[in-house]
Amino acid sequence: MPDTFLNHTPTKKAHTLTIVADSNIASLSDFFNAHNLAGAAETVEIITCAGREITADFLANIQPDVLLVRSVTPVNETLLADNNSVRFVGSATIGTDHIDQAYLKARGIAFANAAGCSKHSVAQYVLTAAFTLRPEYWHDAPTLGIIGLGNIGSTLALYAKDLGWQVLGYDPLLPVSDVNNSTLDEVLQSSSIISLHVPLTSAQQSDYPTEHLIDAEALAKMHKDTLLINSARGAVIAEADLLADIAKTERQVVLDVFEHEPTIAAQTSDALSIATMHIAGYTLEGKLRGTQMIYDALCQTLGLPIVQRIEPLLPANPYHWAALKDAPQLLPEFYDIMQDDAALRAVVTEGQVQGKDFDGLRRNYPLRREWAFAAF
Ligand SMILES: NC(=O)C1=CN([C@@H]2O[C@H](COP(=O)(O)OP(=O)(O)OC[C@H]3O[C@@H](n4cnc5c(N)ncnc54)[C@H](O)[C@@H]3O)[C@@H](O)[C@H]2O)C=CC1
Ligand SMILES: O=C(O)C(=O)[C@H](O)COP(=O)(O)O
Repeated sequence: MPDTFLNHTPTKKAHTLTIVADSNIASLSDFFNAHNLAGAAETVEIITCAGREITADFLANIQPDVLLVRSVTPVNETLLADNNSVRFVGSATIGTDHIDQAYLKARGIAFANAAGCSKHSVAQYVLTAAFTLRPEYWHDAPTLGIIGLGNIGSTLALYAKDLGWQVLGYDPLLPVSDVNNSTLDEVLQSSSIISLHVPLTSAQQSDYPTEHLIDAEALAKMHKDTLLINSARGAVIAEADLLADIAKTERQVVLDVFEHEPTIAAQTSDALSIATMHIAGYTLEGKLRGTQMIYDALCQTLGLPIVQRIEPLLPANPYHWAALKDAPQLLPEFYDIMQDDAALRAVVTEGQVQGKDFDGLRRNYPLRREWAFAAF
């Protein structure tokens, strides 16, 4: 166990590993506990709280060695400038736009996220939204445009190919392939469904920034009947431009993520065909894999064996992709996305979804099961 990892201070018991963690991390105590981390320190202390309550003052009081977060905790200089205890940050999420990785690297703080953990969950969310709005797609194969062909986009392409759909894919940071086969304009102009699977990046972060990638100009290139689905990050779409587009075209739009999250204006949710509370990745499998991946990374950092796996934590899974393809009428039993849509619309008060209510829906969300799938 590298001595440099534990931060010994006069007020802290020697050889104590202190962890601050977002209480929304699934099965936290099954992975992060004194037994599993015994080799790291005589005592393992785990303090949990809501992700939005993890502040610089909170950390100053606790002086943790390890910080485990999800997407709602910005980890940056504001959070850590006055902290000298944190040595490892784990985010049980795919997206890392809430993490200043360059700052962590400059501070010598190890970082790990959960790349790909919920790729099938999000792909299945997209298919559910499309089939719920357009069940004809079970027998009339559409052209699916995918913007971003990483873990989720490429997984969605596998499902689409399995369904016999045509895929138009655009990803300027990957080599041309049978799926990465189009320009952005071709995807925008020739797709009957467009699904966004890009990180949220600014012009300072990428040569191909995604912030407001879908703006008035991009929307004008889409046929008015093109279904647009965003389960990436809200700000990939310019929300004001989207509302103007919907008012003009009556486009069907599905949003799981919102530019001003966790607040959502009723004017926005009212304009959408499906609105859900950032839960596309919220399956038991997706969240457990997220926890597993940051646990594995911390064990590697601490030089510990990995002794906890997700398999013992997963009940039998009755949902199989092959069964759904054979009986599409079962879709609402696999995932009734309109229940999530109704739950979100039910908490609109005073002309908006309040942040605390958005967070409450996510904290109490009954995790779906990810549909089992034979290797594609
Ligand atoms: N709604 C939800 O519950 C969830 C949302 N997400 C979001 O989905 C995003 C994508 O997830 P993954 O596919 O796993 O990430 P990934 O990092 O595996 O793939 C992202 C892909 O986007 C591409 N890309 C970057 N800039 C682009 C641009 N301007 N145009 C087209 N492609 C571009 C990259 O080259 C990369 O291949 C995450 O960054 C996260 O923000 C992820 C999980 C759950
Ligand atoms: O993994 C990601 O990226 C996501 O968008 C997750 O769904 C974020 O979930 P929370 O961290 O906001 O619970």
